[in-house]
Amino acid sequence: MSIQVENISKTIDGRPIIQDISFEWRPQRIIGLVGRNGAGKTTLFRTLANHYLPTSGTLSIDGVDVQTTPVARQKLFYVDTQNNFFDGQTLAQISALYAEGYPKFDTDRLKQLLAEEQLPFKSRYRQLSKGQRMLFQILLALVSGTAYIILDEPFDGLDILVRERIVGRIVNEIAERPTSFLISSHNLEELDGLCDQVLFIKDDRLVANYDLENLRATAKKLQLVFPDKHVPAVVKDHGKLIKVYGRVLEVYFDHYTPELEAELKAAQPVMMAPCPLTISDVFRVKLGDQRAVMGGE
Ligand SMILES: Nc1ncnc2c1ncn2[C@@H]1O[C@H](COP(=O)(O)OP(=O)(O)OP(=O)(O)O)[C@@H](O)[C@H]1O
Repeated sequence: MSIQVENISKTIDGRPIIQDISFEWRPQRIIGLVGRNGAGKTTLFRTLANHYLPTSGTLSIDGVDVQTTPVARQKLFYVDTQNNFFDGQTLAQISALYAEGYPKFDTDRLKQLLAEEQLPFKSRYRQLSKGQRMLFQILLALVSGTAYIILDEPFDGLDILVRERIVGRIVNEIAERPTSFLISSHNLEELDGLCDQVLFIKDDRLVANYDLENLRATAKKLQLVFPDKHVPAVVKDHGKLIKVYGRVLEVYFDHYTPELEAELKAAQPVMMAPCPLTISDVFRVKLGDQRAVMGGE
C-alpha cells in the first residue's frame, strides 16, 4: 500500500516544469515538499491529481496504475488553491460537489468540524478569511475518506494560532485513521516537528529525499563547549558545525555511537547537551548552507 511516483516529468509550452521526479509515498506518513517559489511544487501536485497529464512517467496508487485505472485517484485528495470554482459558492454547495466525487465523503462530520471551527455551512467561500479558507479546505480533505491528502502551502500567511489548529487536525487525523499527507512549503521552519520525511525540489528536480525518522535514529545534534578555543579532533573528524554562539558549538553527528560519545567525553567538554534536530539542520548539513540551498531566501 503506497503511492509510487516514477520518473514523472511535465513540460508546458516546450518548457520542462518538473523533471524525472520519483518517490514513494507510504501510508500514515507526513511528507514535506520543500522548494522555492516557482520550483514546481504545484505543477507536481496538479500532475499527481491528473489536472495535468504527465509528459512522461507513471503514478500508481496502492499498486494500481492511475493512467489505465483513473478511478484509483479517488484515494487521493487535492484542492487546487489557485484555480478552483469555490468563490461564489457556499460551503454547503462545495461540499455537495466533493461528496459526488468521493464515495466515502462524510458530510455529517464536515458539518460537525465546521461548527467546531465556527464556520457556518451556509456562508460563501469568498466571505471567509485566508486562514478560514485554508481550514475549510483541510476539513474537506479530512472528511473525504481518502488515504492520501495533498496540501499546497497550507500555512502560507497564516497566524500561529490558525497554524497550530491546522497542525492539530492533521496529527489527530493520522492518529485516528490510516491517512497520509504530502504538504508543500517554501519555508523549512513551517514543516519542522510535523514531517516524517522531506523532499526537496530545486530547479524542477527532486534533489533530496530524507527520512527523518531514520535520520534521527542515528544522528544527533549537540551543543558543546570546550575549555579553550581549540576544537578537538573528534569533533572535526565526525561532526559538522551547524552554528557557533560565542563559545557554544552546535554540532551535527551523522552516526552517533556510544564509542563516539565516549571519545567526545574524553575531550572533556565543559558542556555537552543534546538538542532537537530540525529539518533546517538536516538541509544545512546535507545540502550546504540553507540560504544557499533555498537560493538566498
Ligand atoms: N500552466 C502553466 N503554463 C506555463 N507555465 C507554468 C504553468 N504552470 C506553472 N508554470 C511555471 O512553472 C514554474 C513552476 O510553477 P509552480 O506553480 O509549479 O511552482 P511552485 O513551486 O508551486 O511555486 P510557488 O511556491 O510560488 O507556488 C513557474 O515558473 C511557473 O511560471
